[in-house]
Amino acid sequence: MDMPSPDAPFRIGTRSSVLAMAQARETRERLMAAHGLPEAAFELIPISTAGDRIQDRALREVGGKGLFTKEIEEAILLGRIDIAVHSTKDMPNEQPAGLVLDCFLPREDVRDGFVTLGEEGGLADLPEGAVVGTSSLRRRAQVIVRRPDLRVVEFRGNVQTRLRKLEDGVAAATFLAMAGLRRLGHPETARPIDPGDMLPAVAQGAIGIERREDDARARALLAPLHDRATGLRLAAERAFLARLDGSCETPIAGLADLSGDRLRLRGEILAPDGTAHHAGEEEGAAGDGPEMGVALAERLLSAAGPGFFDWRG
Ligand SMILES: NCc1[nH]cc(CCC(=O)O)c1CC(=O)O
Repeated sequence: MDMPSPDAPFRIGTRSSVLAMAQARETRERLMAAHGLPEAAFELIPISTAGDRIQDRALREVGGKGLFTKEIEEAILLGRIDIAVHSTKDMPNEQPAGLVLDCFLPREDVRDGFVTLGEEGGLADLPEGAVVGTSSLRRRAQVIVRRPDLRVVEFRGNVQTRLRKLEDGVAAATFLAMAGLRRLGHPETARPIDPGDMLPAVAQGAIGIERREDDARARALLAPLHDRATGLRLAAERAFLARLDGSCETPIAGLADLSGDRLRLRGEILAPDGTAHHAGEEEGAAGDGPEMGVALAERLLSAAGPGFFDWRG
């Protein structure tokens, strides 16, 4: 194999946000360690996506998940970058022809975090009628299920922007993924929420690396980075999401845990206005994640009945 070198570095594509860059640096460090190569053998290539440029509207109004990936996937297909580092939870369920997403780094904290400038430890402590900010349909619906009296407002932007909105009194509390805060070095910003209280998004906390299917060198370089346990958990979660045809319009939560060779998959689907929700779980062998994901999705779909997803745009 042609090893990357400072003269011909292996090109790692990433979004340019602070969190995305941190994830790309983590990937580079793992590649350096796995192959005994210097930092200069890898080049980080930030790519601005439509999703990064559109700051003024709710993302789902302009096109959903693919907005953060289209330019990056084009760059891989054109050979301008060798691999792309992603937050797997922001990825569409299927990759474009010619690309594969099959390398997952060891998963970070999967939990959501509760963020407030006050003393409240969680949702239950907020006063009647308080305002909560979030741009996530899932978190919005989960909040209303638990606290129908709260008002939820749209909250976009990076961590700093969201904290400023709390300071400005736009909302009393918000949520951030613990994984992002840990990777940025600020886990104390939020109080972790038990997944039993608020089930996270499918693939939350998991960095996924995409490459060209026929790129044998990228496949070989990435092979030692893949975390088997994370892969098994995501196989269950992503099969669950795929069977539900999860789009950005559908509030869906899902989390698989691996204990020895047993996999436990929990899932939840919600009405966007929090007026209905259905949750369940499946248990099985570690390798049966895809079947478990489909089985759980079908069970929740039949519990919800026809029409549950009819608000989908
Ligand atoms: N949708 C935005 C997004 N995509 C990935 C993360 C955090 C890192 C992760 O969950 O892997 C976040 C921020 C958040 O949800 O608070």
